[in-house]
Amino acid sequence: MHGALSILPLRIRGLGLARNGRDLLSGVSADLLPGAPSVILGPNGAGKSLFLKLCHGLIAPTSGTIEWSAPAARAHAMVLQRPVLLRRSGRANVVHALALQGLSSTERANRADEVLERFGLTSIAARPARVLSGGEQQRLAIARAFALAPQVLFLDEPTSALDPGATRAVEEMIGTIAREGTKIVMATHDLGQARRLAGDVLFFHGGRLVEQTSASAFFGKPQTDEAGAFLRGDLLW
Ligand SMILES: Nc1ncnc2c1ncn2[C@@H]1O[C@H](COP(=O)(O)OP(=O)(O)OP(=O)(O)O)[C@@H](O)[C@H]1O
Repeated sequence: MHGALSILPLRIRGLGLARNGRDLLSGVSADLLPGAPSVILGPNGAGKSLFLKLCHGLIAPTSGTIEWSAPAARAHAMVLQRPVLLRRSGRANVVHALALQGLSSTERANRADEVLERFGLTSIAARPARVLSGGEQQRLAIARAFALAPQVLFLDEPTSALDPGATRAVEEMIGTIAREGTKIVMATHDLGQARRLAGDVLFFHGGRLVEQTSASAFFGKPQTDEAGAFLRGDLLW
């Protein structure tokens, strides 16, 4: 699917972000490798969203480095926790994103239709995106990002506001995208979801990366007291 050089691994070293004299993230070093989804876990305020935004380049770090293995412009995409959809139809949202990538109008139309059909979104394609349900909006936003054929897709709590049925639909979509070779890096509060999807886990607490390990090791035998407390529901902040 991806003819270009692989942009992975992503090497993150000593990453820090300070605002108003406060360290929001500090000393984060990690490698993101190809393979099953990397899931970012941690309590509220741990720095999960900031980490994703730094990796995607939406904000610049105060310290440290983020190095892709190959030129990565346009090779990674991100869906925000509350996706921003344009005031036009679902299909037009996808077509617009493809236009920004320079595809011809025929290519845009074909790719948009293919992706919408692929994810069972044809029935909502003609409806105004902004009046779709939360679950439909989230699926549309993920489809729009996927249409750009990213090598890496960052997702920030994609199911945080969704009911169980919509959550399942989004998870199925994520599973399909991952199996097709796009690396998913996602934050979630849903531990069941993390167990279902994660290849490895990055556990954040207080702006620090406390553990990065395989999902089976993390859920089977967390290495730190903080991760253990988090999994028991005892770590609030
Ligand atoms: N632009 C900003 N300026 C100052 N502080 C910020 C800014 N953005 C985030 N923060 C703070 O940084 C910390 C980490 O925020 P972040 O959104 O990454 O947490 P999170 O782990 O995603 O939390 P949640 O699970 O609640 O979404 C929080 O204390 C937040 O208030």
